[in-house]
Amino acid sequence: MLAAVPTPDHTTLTRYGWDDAWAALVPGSADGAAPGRVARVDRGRVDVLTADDRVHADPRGHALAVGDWVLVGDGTVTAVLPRRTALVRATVSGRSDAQVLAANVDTVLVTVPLDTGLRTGRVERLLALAWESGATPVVVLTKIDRDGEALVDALGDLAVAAPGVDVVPVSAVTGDGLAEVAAAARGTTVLVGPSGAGKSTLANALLGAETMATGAVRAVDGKGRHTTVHRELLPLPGGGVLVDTPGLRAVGVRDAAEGIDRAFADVVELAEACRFADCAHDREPGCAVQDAVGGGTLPARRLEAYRKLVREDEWAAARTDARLAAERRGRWKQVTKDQRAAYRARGR
Ligand SMILES: Nc1nc2c(ncn2[C@@H]2O[C@H](COP(=O)(O)OP(=O)(O)OP(=O)(O)O)[C@@H](O)[C@H]2O)c(=O)[nH]1
Ligand SMILES: [Zn+2]
Repeated sequence: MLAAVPTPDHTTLTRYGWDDAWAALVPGSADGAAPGRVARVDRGRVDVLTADDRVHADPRGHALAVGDWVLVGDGTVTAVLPRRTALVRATVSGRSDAQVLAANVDTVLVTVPLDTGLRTGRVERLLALAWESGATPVVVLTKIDRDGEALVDALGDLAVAAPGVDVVPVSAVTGDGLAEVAAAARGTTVLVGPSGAGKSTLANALLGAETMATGAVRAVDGKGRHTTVHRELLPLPGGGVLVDTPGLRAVGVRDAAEGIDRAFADVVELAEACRFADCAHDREPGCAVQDAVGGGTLPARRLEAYRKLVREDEWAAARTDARLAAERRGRWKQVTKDQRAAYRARGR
C-alpha cells in the first residue's frame, strides 16, 4: 500500500538501502509522510536522510537507532518500519539493559588490530554479537604493515577463532587489502572493534573524498587523538552505507545464545556427538567436546571461551528476569496502595 506516500527519488533512497520490501511495509495511512533513514541519533532529535533532504526530526518517543527506516512528516517521526536486523549489546557497568548500536545492518566488519596482540576472546565476543544481529560478520585484520612476522600466526589463530568467517588483512598505510575490504562491505556495513583498531582510518579510505563532504563527526580528545564520538550513517561511493561506531572496549552479551552458537559452530558441531543432550562439556561421560580437547583437535582455550560467553549470557538473562520481577513487585505494591487509598476515599 504505497498510494499515500509521495513518490520518492528512488535512486537516492536505494543508495541508502531502500528496496521494494521496505516500500511494501509503509502503512497505507502514511499520508504526507516521507520514508527516510536515520543517519544520526542525538538526545531528543534524530537526523533522517530522505530522498531529497536531510531533516532534523523529533523521534516522538520512538526508540530509534542509526539505520532505522522511518516515516517523517512535519519534522516528526510518524512511524518506524520493523527492523530486519539489529546490532545489540548489553550495556556494561552492572546493568543488563540492551543498547541497539545500529539497525538493519547487512555486514559487520570486526576490526582486529595486528599490532597489539590478537585478543582472541574479544574477537569471539564481537563475532557472537555480529551473528546474533542477523548480519554477516567479516574479520578485518588491520595494520598489517606494523608486523609482517606476526601475520601468519594471526591468520592461523583467526582461522580457529572465527570458523566460517572471511578474514581480510589490510593496511591503510600501504593500501594492501583495501579493495577486498570495500568488496566485503556489502549493503549496510558497520565497523566495530576496539578503540585504536583503525576503524576511522578504514572508514575514510572506504568513503574516499566523500567523507569531507558529508562531514563525519570527529572530536579531538585531550591527548589530541581523533576519536569517533558519534555513530553516523554515511553513503559509500560504490553503493551501500557505512556506520562508524565508537570503540567497543567492553561488549557484553545478552540474549545472544544463537549468535554464540554460530560463533562457536565448531564446538556446537562436536557437541552433537555428546552422549547427553544437555551435556555441559565439563566432566560428563561420553563428552565428545572434552574428547576433542583431550585429542588436541579443539583448543582448551576455545572451549573455555565458549563456556564463559554462555555463562555470561545466562547470567545477563537471569539478571533481566530478576529486575523485571522486581519491577512487577513494585508495580503491584503501587496498585495495592492505590486501591487502599481508593477504598479509604470511598468509605469517607
Ligand atoms: N601503521 C598503521 N597505522 C594505522 C593503520 N590504520 C590506522 N592506523 C593508526 O592507528 C591509530 C588509530 O586509528 P583510528 O582509525 O583512529 O582507530 P579507531 O578504531 O577509529 O579508534 P576509535 O575512534 O578510538 O574507536 C591512528 O593513529 C591511525 O593513524 C594502518 O593500517 N597501519
Ligand atoms: Zn559434551
